[in-house]
Amino acid sequence: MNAQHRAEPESVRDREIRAEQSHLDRVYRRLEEKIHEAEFLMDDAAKRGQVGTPGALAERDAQVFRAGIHLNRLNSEFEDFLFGRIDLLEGKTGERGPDGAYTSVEPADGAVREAADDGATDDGATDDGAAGDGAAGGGDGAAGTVKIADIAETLHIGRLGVLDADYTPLVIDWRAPAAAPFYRATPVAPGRVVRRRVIRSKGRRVHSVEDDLLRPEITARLDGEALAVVGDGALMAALGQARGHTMRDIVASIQAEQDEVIRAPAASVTEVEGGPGTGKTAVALHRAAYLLYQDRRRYAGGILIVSPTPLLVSYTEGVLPSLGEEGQVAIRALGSLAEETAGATATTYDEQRVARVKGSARMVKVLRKAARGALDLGLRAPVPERLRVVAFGARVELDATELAAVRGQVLGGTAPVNLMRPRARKLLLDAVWDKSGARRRHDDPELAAEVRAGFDEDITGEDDFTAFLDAWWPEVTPRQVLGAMADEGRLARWARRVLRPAEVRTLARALAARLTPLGEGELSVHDIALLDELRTLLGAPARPRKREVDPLDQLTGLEELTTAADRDAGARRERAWGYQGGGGGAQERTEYAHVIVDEAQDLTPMQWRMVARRGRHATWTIVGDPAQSSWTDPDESAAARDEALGKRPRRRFELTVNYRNPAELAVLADRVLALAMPGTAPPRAVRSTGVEPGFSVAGDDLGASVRDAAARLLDEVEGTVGVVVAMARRQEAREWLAGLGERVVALGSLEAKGLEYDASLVVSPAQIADESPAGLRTLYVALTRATQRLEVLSTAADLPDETAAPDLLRAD
Ligand SMILES: Nc1ncnc2c1ncn2[C@@H]1O[C@H](COP(=O)(O)OP(=O)(O)OP(=O)(O)O)[C@@H](O)[C@H]1O
Repeated sequence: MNAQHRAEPESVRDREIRAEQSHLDRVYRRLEEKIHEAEFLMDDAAKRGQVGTPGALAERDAQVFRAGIHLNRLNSEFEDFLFGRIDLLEGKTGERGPDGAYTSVEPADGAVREAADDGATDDGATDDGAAGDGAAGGGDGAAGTVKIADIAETLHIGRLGVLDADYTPLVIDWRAPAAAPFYRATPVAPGRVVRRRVIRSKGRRVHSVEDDLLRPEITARLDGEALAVVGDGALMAALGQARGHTMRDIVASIQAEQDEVIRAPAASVTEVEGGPGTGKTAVALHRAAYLLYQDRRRYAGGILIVSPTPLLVSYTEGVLPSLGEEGQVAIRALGSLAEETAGATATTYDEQRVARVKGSARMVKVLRKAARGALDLGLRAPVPERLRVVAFGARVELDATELAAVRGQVLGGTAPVNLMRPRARKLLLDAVWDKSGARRRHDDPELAAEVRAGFDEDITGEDDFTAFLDAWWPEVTPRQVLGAMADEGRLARWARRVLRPAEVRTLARALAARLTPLGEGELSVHDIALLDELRTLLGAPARPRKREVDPLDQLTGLEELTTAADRDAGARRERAWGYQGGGGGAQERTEYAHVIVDEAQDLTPMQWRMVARRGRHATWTIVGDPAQSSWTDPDESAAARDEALGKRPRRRFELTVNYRNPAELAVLADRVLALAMPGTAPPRAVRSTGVEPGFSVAGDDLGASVRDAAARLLDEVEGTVGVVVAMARRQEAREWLAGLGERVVALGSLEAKGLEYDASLVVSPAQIADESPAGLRTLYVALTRATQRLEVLSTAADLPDETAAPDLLRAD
């Protein structure tokens, strides 16, 4: 920007804020008009009673009602309903899209002109030296000439679209095609965008504006005045803000490479890789909102986001409501994906060596045997050794060998075990029929069939037979099978040639430590995938299917309002069904139209199978970072992922910029990355704070040292502090921090996944790294959580040098 174009800072900034305020006022006036229209319609409908069909009137009432709710939300919930603006050059074609905006991306040939620089190209704005504020233009063209252009179109971008009475767009929905240049334009490829502005408002009041100038070489004019430029850009302002315990949406500052992922076509599989802090989780959430906008009919209520931990679920679940999509997306932790079967959400973690066995794809074979073997265990009642019935006045008996033959015949089928019960009943009756000699007595097939029908009725009518069947082919539950696997000898039989003896022992002991022989007790996160597999092997109880309602089928004249109002209706409906993220209701949906997997690198093979069952006909978005994987056998996991996705084509994206960690902290993490995944390129950190990470060595009382260090960090930052310890220490750590307040939390290293804090304290890197074969990758996660400050506390095991830097993090 040219110095001589600078304006008096207050006046430029204030003038621009005033201009945006008047636009926002206009938007709210328009919304109020719509609500008055809605109220009038409601009144009118009530007065006129029988005009139109009753159904149409009821529908109109419903829409009017929804419009009312919508305005309430606009007033109360959205902090920055209107958050962006782009000023555009004239486009190549004169075509307009459905939202009233011109569609062309490239400027018209004559949009930028060359003119003699006679000093009259600016409005006499004066240079006052204020950083960042001023007017655009005055380029670096040849001496004596400047490039000038007129702004042909100004678009305001917001959370929802609003059209004026004459159908000119007052606000464009951030997901509409016309809003894409707001996110995509860069100084290298600006397209038609001259200035991008982020507007910050609260309620109905505009507080500030931040501009990025994308074509600084042009002297641009808007309504005959030089285009003003305020601030140093919105991204840095957003990144520097203190963090709370919940994630914010990034709708005002989505970057171009992120936007490409968000707007990628829904079809098949979209895979996104990127290092820590590159916005993978943010992008995944915004993509869900985008898909809903694109195809509400298909996706309303039908998007599942799978998250590794309940902590990450509660951290992220506010983002979609802030984007106006409350209740349309189910966000579930891996431990609560099978709530119906498990009866609860699992939050307990197994030791790594136990998790490795439970998560392995080899468990499928073990579970298959266990599901069938459990029939023989007499879980509810002893398994009868003989069947005695009275047929044609005589006693008929099947002995143990004959019963075993029937059982073998039934199990020859592939149906789930519980669903084989009717077949078991049928083959038992066949066996009794044969044994009774009746088959030989009736040559005439028609007569034989009739006699047989009567025979079946007689036998199955006997209480004894029903009692026998209940005991001999009991309905087995997934929990019972899991409980049965806690017996080491039995498990060894079921796992023969699949698990090693040491693995059998590890698994049996871990199960026995928590579960009764009937499977009652607390489940671990990894047990959930086993239960889900068992439910498939045993057979799921029949459930009613949900009928989808498409809100957009009901549109009439309230087009730009009903979209969000319908979301409200949808949210209420979803709540009634118990779909709302995090919690979970009895009517859990089991198949989704789109499945988004966050932190995909961490799914075990068994978890991939569990997730795949929920997206058999779905399209997918998968985000992750192999360098942060805590799973020990990446190849096995990759194979399970390939199996889950089948032959669907894959579209791959990479995110390369780290928006979370300042460069000073990223350098340290990159050293661990080089050890954990040699050759992997780290993401580029965009910020620098000038504050280096701190190192210290714990005294004899580790707890006191942790507490002191955490207290220091609490003084240094405004927002949150995360203290990351090895999993084995997480309970202790909570006690160490007791009483320090809500801004600080203690986390086991695996729980830190995806979260972020203003400051983080990493306790004993060596202990974290030694906890599992994937420990270095887990340490990499721990070191990449902070947005401002990072402190590393070493113990003797860390071999700290004289600067207190632990061996693992030294530069050499
Ligand atoms: N375009 C953006 N504008 C503003 N903030 C952003 C942007 N992109 C990412 N961020 C912020 O950067 C931080 C990291 O984002 P996010 O948690 O989505 O990264 P991630 O790739 O999922 O990280 P990890 O791999 O560590 O889980 C968040 O605070 C997010 O809001």
